[in-house]
Amino acid sequence: MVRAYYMDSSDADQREDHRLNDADLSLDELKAKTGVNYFYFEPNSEEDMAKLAKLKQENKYTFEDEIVIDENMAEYEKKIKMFYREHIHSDEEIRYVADGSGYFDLRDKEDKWIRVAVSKGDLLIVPAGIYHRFTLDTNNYIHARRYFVGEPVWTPINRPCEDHSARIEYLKSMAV
Ligand SMILES: CSCCC(=O)/C(O)=C/O
Ligand SMILES: [Fe+2]
Repeated sequence: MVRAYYMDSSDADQREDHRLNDADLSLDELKAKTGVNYFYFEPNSEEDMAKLAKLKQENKYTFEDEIVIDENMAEYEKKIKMFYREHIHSDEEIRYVADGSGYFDLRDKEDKWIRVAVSKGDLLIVPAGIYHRFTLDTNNYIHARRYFVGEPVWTPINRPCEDHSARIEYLKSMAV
């Protein structure tokens, strides 16, 4: 089950938890501060898998693929660096954790990092235009499904990109 909290500013290994304090953010707080939507679908539950299929249909997720990130991944070091570089996407980033765990870091309205610890069964919908990054945690393994509306576009657009239309629209939607 997901946990979200503010990050410390230590330079220690990105895979550590980097928790600033004991306070967890509620899902409503996470949504208000970032625009991120969260769902949980138990992978071993037929009922939950049917609910996930319904969400995919309703949201028109017509393309899906899978990614496994661990030390055996091709170009592992390069990919780990790429995912952890702060970026946006021109489309929503929709990720369902089929197995393993990791951290999605999201900038709040005040540009502070919120760390979202995801594990098996968590589904995140990260809005287009929000500055974010991803890292494995100390378990060094995640297996995620990536969903897209139409053609997949997963190219990161690195910060700074304030003039990008997705960034402008995101800031408008958050009324910053
Ligand atoms: C766990 S999915 C890999 C990370 C990714 O696709 C991305 O864009 C992170 O921001
Ligand atoms: Fe991303």
